[in-house]
Amino acid sequence: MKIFDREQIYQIDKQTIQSQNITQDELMERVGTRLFAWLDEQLPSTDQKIVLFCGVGNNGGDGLVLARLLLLKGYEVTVHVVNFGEGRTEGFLKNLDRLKENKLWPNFISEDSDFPTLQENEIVIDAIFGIGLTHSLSPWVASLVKHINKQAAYVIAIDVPSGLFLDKFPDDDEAIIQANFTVSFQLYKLIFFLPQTAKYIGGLRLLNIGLDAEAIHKSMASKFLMTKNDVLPLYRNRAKFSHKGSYGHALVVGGSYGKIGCVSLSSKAALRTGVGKLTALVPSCGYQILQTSVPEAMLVTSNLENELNTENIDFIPDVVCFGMGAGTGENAYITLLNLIEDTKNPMLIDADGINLLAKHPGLIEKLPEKTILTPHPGELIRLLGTWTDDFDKLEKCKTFSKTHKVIIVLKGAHTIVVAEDNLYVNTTGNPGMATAGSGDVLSGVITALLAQQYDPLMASILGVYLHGKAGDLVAQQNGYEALIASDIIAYMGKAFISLFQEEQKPAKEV
Ligand SMILES: NC(=O)C1=CN([C@@H]2O[C@H](COP(=O)(O)OP(=O)(O)OC[C@H]3O[C@@H](n4cnc5c(N)ncnc54)[C@H](O)[C@@H]3O)[C@@H](O)[C@H]2O)[C@@H](O)CC1
Ligand SMILES: [K+]
Repeated sequence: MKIFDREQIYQIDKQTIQSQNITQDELMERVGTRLFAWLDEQLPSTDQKIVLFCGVGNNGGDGLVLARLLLLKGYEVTVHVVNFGEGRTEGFLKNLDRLKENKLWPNFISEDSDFPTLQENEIVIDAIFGIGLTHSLSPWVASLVKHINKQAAYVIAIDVPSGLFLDKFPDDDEAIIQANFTVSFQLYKLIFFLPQTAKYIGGLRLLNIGLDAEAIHKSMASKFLMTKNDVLPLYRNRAKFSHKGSYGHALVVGGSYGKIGCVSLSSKAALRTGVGKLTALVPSCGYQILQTSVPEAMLVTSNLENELNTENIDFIPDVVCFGMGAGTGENAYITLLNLIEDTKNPMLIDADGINLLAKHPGLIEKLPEKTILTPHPGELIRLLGTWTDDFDKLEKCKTFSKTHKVIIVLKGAHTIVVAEDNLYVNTTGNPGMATAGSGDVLSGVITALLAQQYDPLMASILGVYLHGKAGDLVAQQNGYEALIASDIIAYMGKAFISLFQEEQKPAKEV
């Protein structure tokens, strides 16, 4: 599913108006009507008090249509116009008149006005700014936003919480409406998924507003939300007359004294994701642990007790996964260097492997093209340096990906796969997966897909999706707290099967 930028959304709105031969006013009426239908359905009775804060642009216009329809249905409605500028849109003005025709006189708030106190039992609708916000809120509007945030009332933001930009994070992180719920229109926005901005969204609902399908189809995107429908076509069938040699031989390299379990987790995860053959390389101290914990794996040990080297490797693997628990000492470095020099196929580099790349940047130049890096935020900082906000972080990842021809799997609540200029935002996973070993499992999953000759980008996207889905299926059974990394491995099979199962549809669709 495509994620669009502001200009693209405006363009799609415009093309919808043209192709459906409607006016901007009619589109706004349609938007307001869908908003009303949705809200009306959520509320038990028309006794509910609803307080709307409407800006003077089209987001405010949407709010005014909603206010009128709520009023006509018998809700107790108060409207505050946040009079932040001169540029009142036609949509705002027309709907202001219609509201007045229905005998509702809004209260105009401007710089010197008192802000209204809100009651706990009121619902606040934030229609101050939508996607049109381009610069910081003026001081009094920022104060109003902070005032609303301090109140106990439940806040529903229209389209986006006011104060959030679509492409940068505001300087003042308190001058953003903290919504309990956001109702947006048909198209996902990147801010719904970034750690820094998503916390202002609350619950999320997208309403279908009948935008022109062809305009959406034709509009080029560089950001994608990866739902089940998007990843399903990536899956490749296993052939009836195949054998283990058909599904690749992966080499998982890592571990040190006290950190052998991570290699065991990656190896098991790879086996549960369909790799044909798997060999683990660990320091000698890991011999018994690996052989006992993963009998399906073959094992090569280094000839050092507690550290890695490649002395005993006597085969050419199809794919190498390096990093978990490997340490960042000289032996780990030489091991990684040797592996990179002996490998032509894309690799997967995780954890200490990424720390080693940061420590020895010369290694980065040697990486096979389309190698996959799976950093968590701390490792990413070591690799890229710091960033100013989540948008800057993504720009830095894109630049790194383009410069070094690698894929970055940016792990988080919504893991994002960065491939040159494109971003693929994952939709599965849950907070229960914030647990030791979860990342090792992901490395194993993606490695297994690489070994099965999935293209590295497809392996990353599908791997991230399946890993998150397995975690979701565990959480459905066991909750978040009890979830451990081994559970994710155990549910990989169910995650694959779920790709082919019908999704349960919500009872009602507005
Ligand atoms: N274009 C359309 O046909 C549709 C627009 N819709 C609504 O329209 C919204 C976008 O409307 P607008 O483009 O009018 O923008 P907004 O209503 O988000 O903002 C209003 C205007 O404020 C100005 N502005 C930006 N930053 C400011 C600041 N810090 N202080 C003061 N003024 C500032 C900008 O000129 C902006 O256009 C969407 O979020 C959505 O709610 C929907 O009705 C769907 C259809
Ligand atoms: K808003």
